Amino acid sequence: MVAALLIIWSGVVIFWYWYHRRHLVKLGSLIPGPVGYPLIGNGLTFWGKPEEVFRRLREIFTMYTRLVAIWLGPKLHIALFDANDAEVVMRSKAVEKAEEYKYLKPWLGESLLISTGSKFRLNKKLIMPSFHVNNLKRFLDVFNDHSLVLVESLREKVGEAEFDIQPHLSTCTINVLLETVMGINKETLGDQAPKYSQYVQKLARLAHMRVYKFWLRPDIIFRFSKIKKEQDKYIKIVHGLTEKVIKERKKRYESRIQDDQVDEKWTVFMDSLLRAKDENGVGLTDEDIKAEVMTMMFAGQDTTSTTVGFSLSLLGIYQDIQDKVVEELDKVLGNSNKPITFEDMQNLQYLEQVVQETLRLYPPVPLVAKKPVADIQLDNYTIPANCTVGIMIMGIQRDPKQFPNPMRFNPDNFLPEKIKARHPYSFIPFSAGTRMCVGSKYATMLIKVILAMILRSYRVHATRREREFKLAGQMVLKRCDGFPVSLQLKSDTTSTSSIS
Ligand code: HEM
Repeated sequence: MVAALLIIWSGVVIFWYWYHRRHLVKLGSLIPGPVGYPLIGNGLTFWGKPEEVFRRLREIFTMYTRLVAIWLGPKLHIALFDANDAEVVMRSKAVEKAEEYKYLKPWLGESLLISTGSKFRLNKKLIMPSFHVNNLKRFLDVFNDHSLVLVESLREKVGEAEFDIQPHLSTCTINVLLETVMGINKETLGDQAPKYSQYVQKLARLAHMRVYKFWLRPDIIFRFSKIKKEQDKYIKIVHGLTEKVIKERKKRYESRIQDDQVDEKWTVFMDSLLRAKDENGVGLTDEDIKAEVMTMMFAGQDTTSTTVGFSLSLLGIYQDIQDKVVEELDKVLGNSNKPITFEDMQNLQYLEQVVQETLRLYPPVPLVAKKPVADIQLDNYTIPANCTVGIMIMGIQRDPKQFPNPMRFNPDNFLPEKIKARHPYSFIPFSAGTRMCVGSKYATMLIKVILAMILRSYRVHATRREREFKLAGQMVLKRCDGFPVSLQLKSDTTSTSSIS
């Protein structure tokens, strides 16, 4: 009797499962993609080290130029490589953030990056003013100061063989973020700063692992895994530190309100968040502020430092392009060591093109993931509701239809007339639409200041060509081989060139 009931119950569950998925399976099977195995689908593709997974995925992606369906166990993922299709999906009202973002929740809470619906809309409205350009201008002093420290720290490397510049860049960006987001400087945090940065990177790696080790996706399995234990350990440290800073900052903020001393100049992101109120006087809770602060620390760190790393590697290879950057720097900044002003930034147009071209070829966020809540019609295909759609930023930005000779590093791709002639979704390193990166201006300014400060002092060389870059796509696109460069003092290069 029990056996019969079990069989019937199993039959009902299987029927229910098949019935609810039949639409998704049918539409998914009409989209081209590699053949998978029963139960695991194309899961084996995701087996191994991140750089191997990335290489395998890139091999698959080169075979399907417009879109490809990949099954990770029972879950359908559709990768899009076409700017038109990306626009249709990203502008659709029937699209939410993909479910995979929820794996970041224990760490980042209900922050902008993860939340949806009214929570997202309210928080975005309260947070956006902090990223206004007038606010960002005030951060230029911090950008300059930390870039100068970076330039000094690199002095000992001058004349040496190639070294990995990434740790130096990471220290610089984490210190800038700690100061501009939380208002704490290196002295306050002591040796905790590099550790904080390491914990953030570890948490990002663990969350990413849970995405592609698909068997860890169900909470019931994840709860007992080693990854969960490790995650809890780092979350405790990062949350603890952030909570402590919020408490102190809030106390200071409230006492300044009492003394009527809250002036605009004093603002770091955390202060803007403490101050933010909607028209009914409702502000962000401490939990909201913690979530947003941790998100900025995560979203801003590796993205900016790897962009600087890729730019330096490329300029190290293409000396003629470096010459043009240096020429512009000399013209705009002269021979002085003065800090870079907002006006200077506006005049460093070629440097901006170099940054954009770097972001095109090596976008730090190589894809963003969406979940359609209803079917979305592309011209020949239908994207079924409830799958995960990957907008493949890196693939889209290397599309030869949009960028002739797409693998060539060519900052002239960003001359105004070239930009005008292209599809608006052909260059989307900061995503697009309502979920576009709030930190794009901040990031561009910071990257430009760091690059300008380095290139004002040093000539950069790099021997490893692009085909030798060992790319790995975790949460952020990385080079497993680091960013090896060698440096020569600019004064030495001037005398060398005048001798020759
Ligand atoms: C080169 C540097 C950066 C790049 C390429 C970049 C790229 C992106 C991308 C592609 C997204 C969309 C993510 C998604 O939908 O999954 C995003 C979102 C976000 N980024 Fe950035 N980012 C950068 C720097 C920063 C910085 C410096 C900050 C803050 C200080 C920041 C804060 C955020 C936040 C809060 C979101 C969520 C926005 C929302 O959903 O409304 N980012 N970023």
